[in-house]
Amino acid sequence: MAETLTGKVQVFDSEEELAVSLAKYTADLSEKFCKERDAFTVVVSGGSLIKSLRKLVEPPYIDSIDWSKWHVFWVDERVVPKDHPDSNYLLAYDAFLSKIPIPAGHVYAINDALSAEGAADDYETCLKHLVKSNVVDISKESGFPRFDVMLLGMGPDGHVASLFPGHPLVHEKEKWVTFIKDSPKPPLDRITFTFPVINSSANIALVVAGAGKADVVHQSLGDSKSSDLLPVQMVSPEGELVWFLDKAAASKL
Ligand SMILES: O=C(O)[C@H](O)[C@@H](O)[C@H](O)[C@H](O)COP(=O)(O)O
Repeated sequence: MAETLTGKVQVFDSEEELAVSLAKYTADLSEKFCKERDAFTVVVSGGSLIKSLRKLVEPPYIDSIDWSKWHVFWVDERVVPKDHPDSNYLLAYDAFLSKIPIPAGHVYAINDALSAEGAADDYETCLKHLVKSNVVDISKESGFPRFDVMLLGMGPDGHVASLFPGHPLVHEKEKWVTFIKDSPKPPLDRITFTFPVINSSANIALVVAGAGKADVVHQSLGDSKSSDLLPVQMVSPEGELVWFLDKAAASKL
């Protein structure tokens, strides 16, 4: 494992091996935080990340993890009904949440009856309640919520969450959750955590697989540094950052 300024970088021979390691990483953190805080706050993205979590819902982890202590959040969500094929909730429900004994009240989907702006405000209010009740930790350094782990994918343009290159939202400094109505990746309307929240995390895994991401992985981690930072290069948590790459995504490093 290489350790750089941009975190630990792990490269796996295949996406299958990446998925095995990602399951162990998540299960180990679950054990640690359940012991320390009696809760484990997990933030997921949409996209291919969800498929890469498949080993968590297989033995041994399906039986060994204390799912009753899990609290699941979305780093970004498309503003569509929860049963719409574009919904990140539906993606995670079908592949993951429907297979684990997590209390329904610990799954924090957006309110899909609201506009993008309303849904972002509503999600932020929900997070504020959870901070008050100590389910979600708060960062003493930043004053923003500090999630135990964020499991994030990255787009081929270097976006993370719904924070896209060149979009003003990447510079949001006050809000916890905000909205976008002109997302370059469809659908247009989304809500997203902001960088202050992302970067207050105790742990972040950036999970990137496939040759289609090799150029942007090279741009993010390789020697060539352009002056305009990609959103993925702005991921810099208070805690630990670990990259999970397969060989194809790392092929240009
Ligand atoms: O709702 C979304 O679109 C996602 O949360 C988004 O941030 C995703 O993680 C990246 O676009 C990577 O997606 P892929 O892994 O499918 O390329």
